[in-house]
Amino acid sequence: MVTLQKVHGSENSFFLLDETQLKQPLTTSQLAAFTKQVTNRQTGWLGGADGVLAITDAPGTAGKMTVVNTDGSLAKLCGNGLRTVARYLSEKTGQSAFKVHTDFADLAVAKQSPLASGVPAYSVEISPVSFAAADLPFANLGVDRIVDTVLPAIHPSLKFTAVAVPNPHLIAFVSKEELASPDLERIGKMLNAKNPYFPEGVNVTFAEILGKDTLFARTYERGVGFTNACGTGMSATTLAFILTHPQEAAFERVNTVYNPGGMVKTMVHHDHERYWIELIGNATVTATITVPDEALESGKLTQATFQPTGEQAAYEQFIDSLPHRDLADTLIEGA
Ligand SMILES: N[C@@H](CCC[C@H](N)C(=O)O)C(=O)O
Repeated sequence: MVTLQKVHGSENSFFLLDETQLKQPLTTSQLAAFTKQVTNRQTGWLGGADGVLAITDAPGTAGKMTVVNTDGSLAKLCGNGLRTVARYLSEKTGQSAFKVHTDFADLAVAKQSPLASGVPAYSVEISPVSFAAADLPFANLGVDRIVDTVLPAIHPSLKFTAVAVPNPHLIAFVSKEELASPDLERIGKMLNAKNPYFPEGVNVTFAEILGKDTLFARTYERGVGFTNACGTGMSATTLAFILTHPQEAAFERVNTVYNPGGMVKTMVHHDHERYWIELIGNATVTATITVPDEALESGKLTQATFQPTGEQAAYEQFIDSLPHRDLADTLIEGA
């Protein structure tokens, strides 16, 4: 039998599969097929999810994280997911600070004080960061770097910043009205279908500046669609906030980023030529799932059994106490 978890960070939800339990890891196509099946919002497990986080062994680190979007595509990183992987590996290995291997870097993670009673929290490193067109990648926009730039091909007046952390993000600071307008979905769908600008797709975030060091962010994700929160998106947005609004944000200062699924803290570090972002937030396990090993390979996933953990009640109590819930409630996606 294999045991999986249903987890979330700011209600950005995933199934976490520790492949070290299997005789051999799933192939990339088996993992994509498994992900499409279990994350489906109508027919998947427990109301589906925003992706799958697969863990395998990686020498010199506590493990490797692979992120699979609901459409079966692989993501370069997932910030909310990494916090839940950090919690899983911390509980598995007994360590409270260690590194997790990803395809682009070994990332530092650490256990933090709970956000509230029953709401465990972890910090994760988001890096490497690049503004280079080739790293996002983008083309045919008439610029080789996008920082606070109007892109008429995408929107007539919004100013965008594009940054890879290392997954690609396109960010605009907007009004409350614009945050809830159809523009985010229109731009997200356009840039994640076949298009000449972001040929590999891009995560698109609209953020409202609520005050000094404080944002509300909403993301349309590459390979998924709207999610309740995107950890790398909120990290990239904080960096864009500092670069474009230096009177309201700064390096080495804690930011609060509210989102439809809750809240995270971010801090952007700038040492020498390198930016990296610290993302701190909840790592919640809502259920465990048990399934025969062979069902994962054969796709006969109806044989799974589910056991709720009871953690979600504490999380909901925590977010009910947060400010800006009226706005969040209008933007929530299925979790
Ligand atoms: N939700 C994630 C990002 C997941 C990957 C993204 N959809 C992509 O393909 O880049 C996060 O919390 O960072």
